[in-house]
Amino acid sequence: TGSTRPQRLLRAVQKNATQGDPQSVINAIDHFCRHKEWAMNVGDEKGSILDSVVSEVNPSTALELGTYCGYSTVRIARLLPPGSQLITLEFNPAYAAVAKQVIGWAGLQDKVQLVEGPSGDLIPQMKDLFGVQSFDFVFLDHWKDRYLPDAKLLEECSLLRKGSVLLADNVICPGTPEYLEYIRNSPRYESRYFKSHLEYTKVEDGLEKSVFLG
Ligand SMILES: O=C(NC/C=C/[C@H]1O[C@@H](n2ccc(=O)cc2)[C@H](O)[C@@H]1O)c1cc([N+](=O)[O-])cc(O)c1O
Ligand SMILES: [Mg+2]
Repeated sequence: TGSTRPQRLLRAVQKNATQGDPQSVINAIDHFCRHKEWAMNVGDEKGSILDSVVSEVNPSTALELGTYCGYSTVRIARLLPPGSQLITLEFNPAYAAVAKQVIGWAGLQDKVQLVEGPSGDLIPQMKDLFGVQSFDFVFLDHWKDRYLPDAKLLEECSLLRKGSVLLADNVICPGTPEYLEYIRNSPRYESRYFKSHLEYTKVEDGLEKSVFLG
């Protein structure tokens, strides 16, 4: 029984990145995925867009749906102001185990709460589990057919406030048509598409940024 791709990605981080240096962790993963094995991280090109939106929002409370190996978790957490928290939801225990170590290697464990389980069950528990009133920023990068139900669930649980920003990965590839249709036509959101490319490829993809209007 050999290693898994996430385990090989983690080994590349431990070999090539400096502990406590988030940028070196990001660079190590991007190098591994570009030159060794592709993996479904948001990547460097879309990652720069993610960085600019996170910096603009400067969130006190942030939520990530879909941790995977923790690449975007590190990208987001490294930009958070002191005292702020990123909660990241991961369904697969093996992925969560790798992500925990990647986040730890970057030295960002104090800013991140990694929670294992399905988003549909966990989102309604955010207030009770973490005393969250609302999220300033949400990054959607999990199962593409969960983007829409989870956006609606965030609304229903009053976890969004006027000005909360949703940023969705992969709205072109693999695509999230139902989510796009809803969010672009809802009077409760102001949306904008950031054209880019699927991580580590020349295929078109992009991020949809949607501001909740309350
Ligand atoms: O399929 C994609 N992403 C699905 C991600 C799913 C992740 O979200 C977690 N989760 C966490 C909580 C849940 O409730 C459910 C799943 C899963 O355990 C997994 O870690 C994808 C695919 C491509 N692609 O090119 O094919 C490119 C991308 O950038 C992608 O994001
Ligand atoms: Mg993605």
